[in-house]
Amino acid sequence: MATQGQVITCKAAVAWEANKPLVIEDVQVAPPQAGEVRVQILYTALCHTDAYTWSGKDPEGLFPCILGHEAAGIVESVGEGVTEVQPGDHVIPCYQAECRECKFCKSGKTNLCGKVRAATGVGVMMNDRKSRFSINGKPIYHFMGTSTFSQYTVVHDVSVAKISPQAPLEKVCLLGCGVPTGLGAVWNTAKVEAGSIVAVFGLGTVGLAVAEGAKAAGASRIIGVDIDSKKFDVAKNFGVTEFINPKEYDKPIQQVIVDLTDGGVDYSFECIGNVSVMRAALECCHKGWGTSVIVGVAASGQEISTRPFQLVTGRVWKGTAFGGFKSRSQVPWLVDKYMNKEIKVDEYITHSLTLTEINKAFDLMHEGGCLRCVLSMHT
Ligand SMILES: NC(=O)C1=CN([C@@H]2O[C@H](COP(=O)(O)OP(=O)(O)OC[C@H]3O[C@@H](n4cnc5c(N)ncnc54)[C@H](O)[C@@H]3O)[C@@H](O)[C@H]2O)C=CC1
Ligand SMILES: N[C@@H](CCC(=O)N[C@@H](CSC=O)C(=O)NCC(=O)O)C(=O)O
Ligand SMILES: [Zn+2]
Ligand SMILES: [Zn+2]
Repeated sequence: MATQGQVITCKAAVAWEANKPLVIEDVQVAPPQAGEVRVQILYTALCHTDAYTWSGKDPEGLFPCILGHEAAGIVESVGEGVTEVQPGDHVIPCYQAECRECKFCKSGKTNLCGKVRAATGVGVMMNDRKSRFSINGKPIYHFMGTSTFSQYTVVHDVSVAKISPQAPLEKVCLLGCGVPTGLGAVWNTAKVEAGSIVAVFGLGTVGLAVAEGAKAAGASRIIGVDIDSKKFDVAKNFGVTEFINPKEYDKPIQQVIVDLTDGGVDYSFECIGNVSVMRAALECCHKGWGTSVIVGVAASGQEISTRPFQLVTGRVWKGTAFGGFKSRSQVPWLVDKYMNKEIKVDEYITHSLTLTEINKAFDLMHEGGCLRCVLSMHT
């Protein structure tokens, strides 16, 4: 039955309140308006940023909402003026938009895009500043412009990447966030050179993707830092050459790393979201040139600090969003790289569940053995 132009009622996991279990509800999804695309989500993974917003610590967190931002699906219908995708196209929703027209997109200096960010930050669509999701007339907020914990979602046309129809959606859904973020932090933000010494703080999916990117860039040493020693076995498969558990040392971890590396690392990456670790990651960098990239997302109210002397003496502090990748242009390229076996994706998927099991999937995230859990949305 044709659904174009109709309201679709489907299943979605609704976060009614911070920290309360998600509830699978029948949600009404309105048709896409001008410049919008309605997507049937087939697979979505969970990222720690979903857990972060759900926890209530995200200053932009709004409830009730539909979380989720690492997914893949098929275009169901498009609104007026949408030319770059059509029904049937295989797509990855992109929380980092790319309009190619705004000041940010045209700058050539950043992958951030200003076109829809103001609307996505307050859980609505640009066109009428309203939500396309409702339950019996009550609006439910969007999240990150993606809301992939729903069988159908509506996104802005600047927030959707058309990908190869040959790509397995149950795998490439991961290319919507964590894996590109880690790879891009190394390739685009830090621009790690061959022979560099790299430290990665936090060996979850994002940190392991940093290690994978650093290995591909020819790093000579990749030091993995995690408080869970069980992470090292798996981390070796992603390129980590040495492992440090800060709990096993009396000295500050930055001092341990400086001592092990003749003065510090060339590049470090914080992939946890812990502001004390961000400081350690900066301070373990080599005087004169060491660069530290903040990848982790820290809670509302948290602030970073260090002695300015650390920067005066040549260390550089940077951050990255979606690894600096331009989403619509480069996600299809990442999908092709995966298809050509040039980047890993399958190796990050440790669990597969269904939408109805989403609360169990969130529980799994807190277990050391879980990297990414992929939910099948229609079984
Ligand atoms: N900037 C961006 O565009 C993006 C940022 N993120 C953020 O990146 C961070 C990492 O995400 P995931 O890899 O999915 O998380 P994760 O929770 O799977 O990995 C974090 C790792 O850090 C370790 N850890 C925790 N506390 C530690 C400490 N004090 N010292 C050393 N290790 C510690 C944990 O054992 C775990 O292995 C999160 O904050 C997430 O919100 C995620 C995607 C995109
Ligand atoms: N609302 C959050 C923002 C957290 C954040 O920094 N998000 C990252 C992506 S994290 C993905 O898993 C990002 O891309 N930031 C840039 C942006 O424009 O949001 C907060 O305020 O903490
Ligand atoms: Zn994410
Ligand atoms: Zn733009």
